[in-house]
Amino acid sequence: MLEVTDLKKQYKQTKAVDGVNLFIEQGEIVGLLGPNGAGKSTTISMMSSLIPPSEGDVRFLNESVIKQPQKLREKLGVVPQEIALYLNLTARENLQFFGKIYKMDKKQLGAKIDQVLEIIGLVDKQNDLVKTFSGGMKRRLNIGVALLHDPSLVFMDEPTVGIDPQSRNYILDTVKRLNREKNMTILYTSHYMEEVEYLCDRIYIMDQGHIIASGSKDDIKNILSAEQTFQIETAVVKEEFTNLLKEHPSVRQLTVQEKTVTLLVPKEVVFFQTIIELAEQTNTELKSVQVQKPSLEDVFLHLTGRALRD
Ligand SMILES: Nc1ncnc2c1ncn2[C@@H]1O[C@H](COP(=O)(O)OP(=O)(O)OP(=O)(O)O)[C@@H](O)[C@H]1O
Repeated sequence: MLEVTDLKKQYKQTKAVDGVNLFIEQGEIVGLLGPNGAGKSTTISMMSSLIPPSEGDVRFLNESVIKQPQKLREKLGVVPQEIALYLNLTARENLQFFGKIYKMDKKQLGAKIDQVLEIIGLVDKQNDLVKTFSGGMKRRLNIGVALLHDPSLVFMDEPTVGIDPQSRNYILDTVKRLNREKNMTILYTSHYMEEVEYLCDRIYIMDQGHIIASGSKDDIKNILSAEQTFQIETAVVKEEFTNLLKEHPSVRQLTVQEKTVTLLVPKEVVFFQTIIELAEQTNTELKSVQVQKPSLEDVFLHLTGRALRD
């Protein structure tokens, strides 16, 4: 449906996007995961033909979006990261306003707004001023605006940033529903790996302008299939303890977060006993030691040496 080849964007010294290749098939939910500043929004802006790339191409249904953006624009809905709503209008008035901008037929628009309000769960609040809305309600309305013209492809740029867990779950379920019931194709960007894990069929992981891994969730986690992750919770993390662990030839990676030490160790190594011995040697009080299945966060750490939310 959509294919991106060798896409680049340079802002003076900053290579915001540096050779991105990706594709989206009809009916998929594709995740674009990466920390702040990875280049996700810039990629989406170029894919939506909002900004021109420095190099590369975006093809929608086999036509270049850069030369011929019209076909894509008719079929595409974009949920921007920044909330773009009029606070002094009601929810319904906002949808009416954007419907007019899209030049939608007046009669059709009323029925479409009813449908959209249903999808985003704001029927009861449609006549309230947006300035009285919670962050989550504004985000839902922001999504509603992108759905007005019945797009078959939707780009959502971090649609759950800064909202309460209940609204977040509502949005995640709405995304699933749109995909399942309307066969909507969705590109979903996030820096929350658990969202992408929950929603997406295929995932691209982006960092510093590059795609550093891609594939199904299992494909990506298999990058780490040769390793196991230990999570060691201590009363106090002692430097002597972490130093001995770091020096151990089996330890591939070590991170410390508050009282928890996380280690990557080859799968074949029996490491429990070593952890206990090194803790005893350094008088470190262990609260628990757990072996974990790898998460996307672990893959990111493995590929970049940094946590996703640095
Ligand atoms: N208009 C611009 N002018 C100069 N630099 C820019 C511009 N837009 C983005 N950048 C830079 O390009 C890089 C990628 O930014 P981008 O917003 O695409 O990342 P992101 O992954 O979407 O992160 P976030 O989640 O914080 O939006 C960053 O270093 C950013 O500062």
